[in-house]
Amino acid sequence: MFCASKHIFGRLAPLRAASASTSPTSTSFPLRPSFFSSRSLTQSRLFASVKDLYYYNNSPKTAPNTSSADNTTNDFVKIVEVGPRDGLQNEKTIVPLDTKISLIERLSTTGLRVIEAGSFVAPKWVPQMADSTSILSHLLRSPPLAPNPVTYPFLVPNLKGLESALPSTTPPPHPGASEISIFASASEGFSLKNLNCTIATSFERFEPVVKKALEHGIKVRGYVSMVISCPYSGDTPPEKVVEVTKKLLDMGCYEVSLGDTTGVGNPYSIDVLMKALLEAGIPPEKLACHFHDTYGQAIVNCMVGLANGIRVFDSSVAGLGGCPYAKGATGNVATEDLVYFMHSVGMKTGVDLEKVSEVGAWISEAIGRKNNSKVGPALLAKRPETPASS
Ligand SMILES: CC(C)(COP(=O)([O-])OP(=O)([O-])OC[C@H]1O[C@@H](n2cnc3c(N)ncnc32)[C@H](O)[C@@H]1OP(=O)([O-])[O-])[C@@H](O)C(=O)NCCC(=O)NCCSC(=O)C[C@@](C)(O)CC(=O)[O-]
Repeated sequence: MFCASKHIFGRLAPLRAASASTSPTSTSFPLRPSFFSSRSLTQSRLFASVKDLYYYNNSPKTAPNTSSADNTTNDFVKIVEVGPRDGLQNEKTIVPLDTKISLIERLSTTGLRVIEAGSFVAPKWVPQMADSTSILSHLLRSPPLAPNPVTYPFLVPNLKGLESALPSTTPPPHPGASEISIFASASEGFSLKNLNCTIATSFERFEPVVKKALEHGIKVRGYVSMVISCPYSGDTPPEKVVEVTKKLLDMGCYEVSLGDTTGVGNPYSIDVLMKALLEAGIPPEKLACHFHDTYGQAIVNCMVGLANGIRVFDSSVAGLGGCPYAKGATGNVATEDLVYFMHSVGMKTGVDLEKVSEVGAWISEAIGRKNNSKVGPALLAKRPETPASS
């Protein structure tokens, strides 16, 4: 397994130089032809880490990969399923509330521990998320059946959004969300498009949100968008990502998810970013990877995150999604592909790959979308056909 990947990466070195001018990423974040030659130390460190993990995780001492896997060990990867929020927010046709709830309920049976369920943002900007209050009250009234405890976070941009997450006595009454996420940007251009304000103003708005949420016992996760490059502001300096990430952590976020919103990251740029964050003293336990798969690089970028000690990865079932404010950006790495990859390098996720593949097939059909997972359809196609019932 490891030898195979080393072989593939070895072959990439000459190819990268040749493809730099034609790669879709080259316009916004040029590939460095010298990466695999002059930075061979980084390359071998990366392989050493993945190889160590693989052999460590496959040694006889490790537990079988079941949904009850211990999520505190170094070989456990927590997957944050963002399909019902990031996956659906950009759908032009409003997805019926019943379909959204059914998606969350089906995902809950797969062993996932975190399922982002919606966002309390302005409906005039993101109409698809307008029914998030109904989703929250439904989840609290009728918790989905799940083999393990599941958290259902909601995105919140301001105090008005937080009101919807707090306990409510007015219809629909509910005892409040247990977790929210605030979302900042590392690029001014995207902050203005997405939040209609500068990065500095967004932090002024987040401050009271986090304070109030924590007072109510609601955990807060942070996002940083455009961590590699931005269609409005160009390449993002890693120092800016470090600065924004630190602010979110200092404010009280328990974890910060790094969004390669347009999927332009490559193993080089992601590795440089990871090193900048770690060298700035941010522990890997405080970080998560949120990689979009626009150019098909999300899995290899997740491998770079893994090798840098990250153990939390966001993904979207069937690779659903895209951001309404990032033109051309497609969905997150597909959950099915991420689970398959993680299991193949000996990591544990607690997620039942077959079940999550079924959910991917179901939601793609339900909303009339191509299933963007490679693994899901391949796995389901191998199943023996069930005889037609008489
Ligand atoms: C941030 C705002 C609200 C500012 O929006 P604004 O227009 O500047 O705010 P405003 O305070 O002037 O309010 C305008 C209207 O929105 C209402 N409003 C205001 N706030 C809320 C709220 N919370 N909930 C419901 N309604 C709200 C408010 O009441 C008012 O209503 P009106 O008087 O016109 O009828 C707006 O720009 C917005 O909602 N933007 C949507 C951002 C969004 O959802 N983006 C997608 C998610 S981020 C993402 O996908 C990236 C991520 C996280 O996945 C990571 C990655 O991949 O990089």
